[in-house]
Amino acid sequence: MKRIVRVKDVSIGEGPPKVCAPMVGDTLSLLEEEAEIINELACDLVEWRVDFFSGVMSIDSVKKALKHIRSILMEKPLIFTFRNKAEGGQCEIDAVYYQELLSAVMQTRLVDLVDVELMMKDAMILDLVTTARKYQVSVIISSHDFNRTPSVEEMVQRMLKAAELGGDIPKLAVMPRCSADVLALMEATRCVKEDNGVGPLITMAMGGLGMISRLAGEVYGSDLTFGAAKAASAPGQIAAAELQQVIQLIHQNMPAINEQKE
Ligand SMILES: O=C1C[C@@](O)(C(=O)O)C[C@@H](O)[C@@H]1O
Repeated sequence: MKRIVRVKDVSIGEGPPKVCAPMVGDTLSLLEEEAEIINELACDLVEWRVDFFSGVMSIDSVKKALKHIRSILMEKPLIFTFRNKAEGGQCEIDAVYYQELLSAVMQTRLVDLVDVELMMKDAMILDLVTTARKYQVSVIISSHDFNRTPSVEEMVQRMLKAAELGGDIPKLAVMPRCSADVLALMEATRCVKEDNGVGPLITMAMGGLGMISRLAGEVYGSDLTFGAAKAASAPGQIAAAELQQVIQLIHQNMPAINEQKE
């Protein structure tokens, strides 16, 4: 049976991969501008990359900004992400503050999904998952490699561990150095989805070489992809509007594969 994660009226894991536009403004006024732009875009979800925000060290400032963002975005599902520097983010915070920040944001009930990094201690991830369940927030458990592509086995293990820890959606982003790396990311995704029955999943090979993975998720098992609105949040992201067109083109031309899967 297909597993689907529903956030507001968006079903992740059903139909074509969903397009998520990241917000990367460092001030409240830039974030408001980005939210207005995103409202007009053909994207399904929005991610607030709070590590770009200058007020990130104050939970009150984060909550205040979140209220503004939510009032502009209204019904678009929102992912809340603090990406640590070690995983490709803008800054580093300690584990205690990381947990406090994510918990406080979930308690506002203004976010639909929260991104938790797999590199955190298992006990903290389990606590955050418990908080998420309490406030009906879905959990993405993510792992990033900005320098290389691990072996297929390691990528599979990371995604399975994310699922075991209670993540609703395991996520993996890696940096390919050759075309075999791109294929390895795709094979690991297919294996977790089809052979292990785990999903929905979000995977991508970053950079120009990996761009095909951001377009062709429906073929190999990735259910969500990131497309830039005002600015990209990672290498290889193309504009959300163009991304949406390619995704729809692929979706419309593979009914036979969709029927086989159902
Ligand atoms: O984890 C991811 C994926 C990403 O790194 C990408 O490659 O599109 C972009 C990030 O904003 C997001 O949190």
